[in-house]
Amino acid sequence: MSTLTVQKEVEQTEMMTAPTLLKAEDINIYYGENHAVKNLNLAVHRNEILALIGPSGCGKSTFLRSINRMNDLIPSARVTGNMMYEEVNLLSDDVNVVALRKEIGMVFQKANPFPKSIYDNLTHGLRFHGVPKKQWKDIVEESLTKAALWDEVKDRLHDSALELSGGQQQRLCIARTLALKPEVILLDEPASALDPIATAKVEELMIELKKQYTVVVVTHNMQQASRVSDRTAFFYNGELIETNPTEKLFSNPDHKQTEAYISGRFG
Ligand SMILES: Nc1ncnc2c1ncn2[C@@H]1O[C@H](COP(=O)(O)OP(=O)(O)OP(=O)(O)O)[C@@H](O)[C@H]1O
Repeated sequence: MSTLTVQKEVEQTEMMTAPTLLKAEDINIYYGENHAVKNLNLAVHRNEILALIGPSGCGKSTFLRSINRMNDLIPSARVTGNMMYEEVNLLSDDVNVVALRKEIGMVFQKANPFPKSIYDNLTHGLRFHGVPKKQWKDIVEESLTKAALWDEVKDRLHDSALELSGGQQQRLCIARTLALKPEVILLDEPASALDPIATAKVEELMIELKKQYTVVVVTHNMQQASRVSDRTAFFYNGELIETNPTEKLFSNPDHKQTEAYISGRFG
């Protein structure tokens, strides 16, 4: 954690026992006058898959991006509140944002491999973060294996990543994130551009990743949320309406709005 902040010290024992890894406290996010996320309080538990669902424009991606400060890149965006990651408020000025995005990695809706070889896609971040070159080969194999892509690409590591299929490219992007050894992986509709077979692979991968990482995934696909996630948070109109174990949220939600959404009555 010392890489994330120059001020705060983390109590290791608490870290190991606390089920809550990340806690959004009174998060408000604005784009200029548009109040996109309103008074949001949400805990993310260690080693869970938390799905964020809700109608288009309800603030899911905006919230997801605030976790690793991707909204900093949007000039009109303003975030208030605390994003507590163990003992550190990720929104504070003294957080090292580069280290933060290594620890809390993100994969986007549209696979975005660099126009380089498969190998170079993975080593790009390692070079940037100063990982010694002699470790690269092992990290490349390990990350591609974890992303369930190794067998498909091991004989073509020096081919262009752009020659991979869409589903393979998305798993490459996940591998690229894993290469940096994150704690948390943020996935923004990672399978929405994929066919059912590639989607199933990404879903299997998510469940596999949970053993080692904490995953927060935005999805429009309610079947996907119910297949992969442990808990689901339902957003509506910038507000978090409810968070519950996935099975409960889809069978017996606490709120009428959730019920209406999951039964297809709006959104
Ligand atoms: N880069 C941006 N600049 C300005 N406004 C934005 C930006 N991104 C999102 N918004 C606005 O913030 C609100 C929430 O959008 P967001 O993309 O977070 O919703 P979402 O629930 O993820 O939607 P979708 O499911 O369609 O991706 C919307 O009103 C949207 O227009």
